[in-house]
Amino acid sequence: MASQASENGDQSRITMELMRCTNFAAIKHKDQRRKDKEKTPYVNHVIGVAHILTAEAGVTDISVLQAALLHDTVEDTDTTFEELEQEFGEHVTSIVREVSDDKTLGKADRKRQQIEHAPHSSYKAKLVKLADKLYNLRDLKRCTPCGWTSARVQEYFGWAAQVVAGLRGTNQNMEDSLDQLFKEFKVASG
Ligand SMILES: Nc1nc2c(ncn2[C@@H]2O[C@H](COP(=O)(O)OP(=O)(O)O)[C@@H](OP(=O)(O)OP(=O)(O)O)[C@H]2O)c(=O)[nH]1
Repeated sequence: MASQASENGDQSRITMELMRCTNFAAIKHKDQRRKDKEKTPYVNHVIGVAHILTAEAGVTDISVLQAALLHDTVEDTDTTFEELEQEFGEHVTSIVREVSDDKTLGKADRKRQQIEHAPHSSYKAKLVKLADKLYNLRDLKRCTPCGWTSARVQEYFGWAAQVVAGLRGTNQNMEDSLDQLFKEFKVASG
């Protein structure tokens, strides 16, 4: 009886935390759109990344799902790491920190850093990165962002394959899905 009550309490706490993160991300990304011609709300991306983790990767660790929901808030909005720490704690923030690009760097350096940092990331950060890449590559397959040439799409695939090479051995389902996409787009998957 007591253990059932505590299990129900844990479930409620997890549900509330996930909804708090989803709501925070929706507010922070409210003015941001994806680059597709329908201008899809950007928050679809972060919810989609969390959904890949639960539905395809079998992830139930709440800190990973929270980090997935929050993963672009600092990189793409006015959110600071200090704010995330206050709202969601040091652990979730540390995962978001690991998966955030340093926007003070130029694009080429940011892209190079992702390749270099991938193998040294924590297990939880690797899970979020794999889901992020899987979502973005599927989105590229679904439709080409406004202004992108097919060469740019191909270049993104080639770069993503190099990042994924440093994330391998983390989650077989996501890696298999990524390999399928690399095969379709004729990219060496490393
Ligand atoms: N496929 C796709 N991507 C879109 C779309 N709208 C926005 N993006 C974002 O664009 C980024 C990739 O575009 P790039 O030109 O390579 O990078 P940049 O935006 O940083 O300049 C990704 O963000 P990122 O955080 O830099 O992710 P990542 O490149 O580090 O994986 C992705 O989430 C869309 O409609 N389709």
